[in-house]
Amino acid sequence: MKPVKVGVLGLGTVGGGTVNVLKRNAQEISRRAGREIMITHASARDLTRERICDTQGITLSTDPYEIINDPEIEIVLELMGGTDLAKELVLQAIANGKHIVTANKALIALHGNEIFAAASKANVMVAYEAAVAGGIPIIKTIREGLSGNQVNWLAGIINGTGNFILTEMRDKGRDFADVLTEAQALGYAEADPTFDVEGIDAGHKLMILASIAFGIPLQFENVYTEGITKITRADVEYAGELGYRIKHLGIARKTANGIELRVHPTLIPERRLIANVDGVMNAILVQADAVGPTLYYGAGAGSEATASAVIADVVDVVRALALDAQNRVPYLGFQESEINNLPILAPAEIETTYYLRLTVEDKPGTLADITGILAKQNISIEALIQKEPKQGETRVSIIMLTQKTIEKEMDAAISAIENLSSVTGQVTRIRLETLG
Ligand SMILES: NC(=O)C1=CN([C@@H]2O[C@H](COP(=O)(O)OP(=O)(O)OC[C@H]3O[C@@H](n4cnc5c(N)ncnc54)[C@H](O)[C@@H]3O)[C@@H](O)[C@H]2O)C=CC1
Ligand SMILES: N[C@@H](CC=O)C(=O)O
Ligand code: NA
Repeated sequence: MKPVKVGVLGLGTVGGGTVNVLKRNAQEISRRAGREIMITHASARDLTRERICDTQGITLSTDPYEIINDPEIEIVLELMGGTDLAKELVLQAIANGKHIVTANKALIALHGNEIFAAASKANVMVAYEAAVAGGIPIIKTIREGLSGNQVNWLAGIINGTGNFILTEMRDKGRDFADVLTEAQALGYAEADPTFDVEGIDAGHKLMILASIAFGIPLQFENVYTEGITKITRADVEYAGELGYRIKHLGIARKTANGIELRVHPTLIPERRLIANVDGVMNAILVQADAVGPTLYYGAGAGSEATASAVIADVVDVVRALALDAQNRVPYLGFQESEINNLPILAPAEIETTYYLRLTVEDKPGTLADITGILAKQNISIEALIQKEPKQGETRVSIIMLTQKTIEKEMDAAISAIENLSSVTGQVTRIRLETLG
């Protein structure tokens, strides 16, 4: 059989890694796919830039349209990032009858519904394993490996950059900005790193996971996102004293009232395996009715780890070329006619427990005022630590863990507490999940 010709859009961290791994493992990969896979063309913005891969034998261009309009190319790898040009190119490539493999979670989370519809119409495949948790085969696992289950909830560390920052801050006491710079140099971070540290990237990935877990349309606008920029070393230490780790989690849960979709820093008991997932590693805990809890762990970012997922998708596409569209795995794991728009819970209705940290004047009555406000909102305290004032200071930190409460009750309590004259600055609030 003649080789499958592949064109690559974007030759950076992921594109370069894909070229390297495809070259190194060419024989093994074609033995698995049943055909030789050849990258014949690649496009990048600046052809003079030094590359991490050897581009010998690949025709390079600054014009991505040369690739998507080339009649010889069967599969296009979109490894550029961004949502405007990437969307335009992907839709045009689909219209030209090309199959797509992408690592672009923003593209799928924001425009996946439209892209999948266009691909169905054109009878081509769109694969996106690398878009969620890098090298971990989580899309394949949920869409195929868990297809006999009802997924109840999933919770994941799904941003490598954020987890790397939190780990280095905790273990080595390093500064946030300094670790972020290192994550960028290592190729982990997004082109705009605020996507990593403000929870947007994790939100994109969570949306994709929730869609394939519950059979709901992609709707990123309904994901609650909060980043890690407000986490201080003090919070990390106090959480440790209480037996918890702070992790940036994406959580999707089916409740009687709707689906929770939320990304935020979360206290997790340190005995949980997922609490011990450190550095750039990602992990996703999936609770499903038949199999129970399963945990998937691996590199969430990085050149070759992500290339591993890109190439697995290419192999899947090559294998499936022999099948008709009806016999392929559906884009979101559920048959297209079975995607249901279930209600998504508003953040104010979410029920969880909380870690609170406040700075207060060390004077009689302050604690009573605070606990009185919490009681008024039906919030019970599970644990409380009051730190001794440092020498020469009159202010102290109070750290509390609450029992389960509805977010809007907590919002009201926090505003009332912040209005007390004895309380300084804002109350730090971090949600807590036992994940049991
Ligand atoms: N770096 C990582 O560890 C991971 C990245 N991803 C995703 O993979 C995609 C690529 O990421 P990286 O390789 O890290 O980015 P990168 O910045 O290292 O490489 C991007 C490449 O695309 C080209 N490019 C970007 N915009 C272009 C434009 N407008 N016109 C022509 N060429 C353009 C650049 O010249 C460069 O060659 C993104 O969607 C990212 O979210 C997914 C999983 C892991
Ligand atoms: N910037 C992302 C890259 C992988 O998706 C991350 O840090 O996880
Ligand atoms: Na993956």
